[in-house]
Amino acid sequence: MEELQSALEDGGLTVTNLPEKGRCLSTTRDFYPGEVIISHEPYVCVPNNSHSDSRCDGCFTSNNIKKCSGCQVVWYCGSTCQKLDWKLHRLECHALSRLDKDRRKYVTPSIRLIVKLYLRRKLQSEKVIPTSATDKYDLVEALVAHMSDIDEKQLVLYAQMSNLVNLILQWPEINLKEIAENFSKLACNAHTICDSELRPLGTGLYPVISIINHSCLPNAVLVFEGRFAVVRAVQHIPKGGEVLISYIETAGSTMTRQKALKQQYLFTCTCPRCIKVGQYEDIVESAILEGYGCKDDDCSGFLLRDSDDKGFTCQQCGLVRSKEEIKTIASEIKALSDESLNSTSCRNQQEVLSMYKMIEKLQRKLCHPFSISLMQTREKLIKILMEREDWIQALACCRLTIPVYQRIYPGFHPLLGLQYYTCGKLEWLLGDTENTIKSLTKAVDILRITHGTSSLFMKELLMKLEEAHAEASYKLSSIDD
Ligand SMILES: C[S@@+](CC[C@H](N)C(=O)[O-])C[C@H]1O[C@@H](n2cnc3c(N)ncnc32)[C@H](O)[C@@H]1O
Repeated sequence: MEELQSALEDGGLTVTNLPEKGRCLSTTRDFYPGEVIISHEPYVCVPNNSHSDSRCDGCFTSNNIKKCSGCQVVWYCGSTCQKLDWKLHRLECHALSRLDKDRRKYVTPSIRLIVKLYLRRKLQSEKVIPTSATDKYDLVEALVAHMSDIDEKQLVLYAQMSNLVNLILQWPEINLKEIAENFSKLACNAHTICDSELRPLGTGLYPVISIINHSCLPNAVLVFEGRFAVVRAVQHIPKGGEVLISYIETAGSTMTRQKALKQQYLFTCTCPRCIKVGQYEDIVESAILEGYGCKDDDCSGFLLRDSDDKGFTCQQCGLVRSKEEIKTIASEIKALSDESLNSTSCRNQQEVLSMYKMIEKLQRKLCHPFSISLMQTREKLIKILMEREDWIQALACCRLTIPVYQRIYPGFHPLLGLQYYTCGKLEWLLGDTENTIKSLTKAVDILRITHGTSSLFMKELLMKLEEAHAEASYKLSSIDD
């Protein structure tokens, strides 16, 4: 702990303890929006490989990858990534190769993460790979596991997974209970590694970054440059303040967020948003985000349940919607959503598009214009429309999501920045230079804070904005001529 404290000291950070939260990462100086608070390589990480999607174990690319000829489980994009990983993979490869082919199918990313954790500990203890104050197994030991709060079903699952780890490693002295505990530690401490556009690529354990607690109104954001984790301030964090990131999707009512946090991280959040639970302001917010809209298309009121429980009344115009009407539309949406989930792989794109358009139409009828489910359907529509190169409809849909994003992701939130970026790209494709500049400028204003400016992704965004400015000047000079 002392070693860690002195390693953090120079970076203006310290670890403190709070009875209700456990360890906290706090600042010993001011941090300002966009400033890097802390960055780390993972102690261990794995790509989220599946039958349909495989990535290189080193850099997580899916381009030109080949399966390791030894274990036939792990993929690499070339000799550079393979060599960098070799000291550890040599042991993993040997262990995986002993498994029969049928069992190798059960080697999920979580199983590999635990196997790699033990192999890394072994290599560090044998001094085959170096150890530093911020990169040692002691930090993994210090992570919370919440074993006493886990339900029986989950414990059985962890026990089964531990048996498989045992079968892979075949270490006589291994402790099955400790493996199960490590699975539990992964569940509440590991981070999903995403690309710059926040698409999930893999999972990593970053024991120092895992000291950072959660808030639904965070002052910092965690992004990844490849597998390198970077935490940046998104608000001014004064000296002595606690660094807080969000563990979950913050779009959602307090009840939804609390449920997600309790389920995976086993705590009840008391952040400034969560303490409002049950207050009128919070009830209104949840009615808007997850409730119903007014029957009158021209009214943007939100609905609250009547005291006699027969229907819902618009709080703006007083119109009542019956429970039956709501139930009928909601079940139509559910039937269509189930169908779309079950059939995306066997239906053609046109059919899937029509299905999502129907869902969107019904949700417009049922939900508040700021509804999260309506926004999520529009997200799916944008993706399909972009795949079909229908830029006009994709842009129309994207513009409809912007006010919702602004509301649910206030301040410097990467998702709002990325949505402006999508809008800007579509406007550029449609030759609308003026709006491209407006959207890309908004994207840059947010993303330079959350992502910094040095990544390839940001360089490309800045270049696009420059290109749009050049195009606008050219157009202007042509008019002058
Ligand atoms: C990734 S760890 C964070 C570091 C942790 N406090 C520790 O002592 O190691 C996640 C765990 O921290 C605790 N935690 C995180 N944020 C919290 C919060 N806002 N309120 C209470 N507990 C929190 C919960 O026990 C959660 O499962």
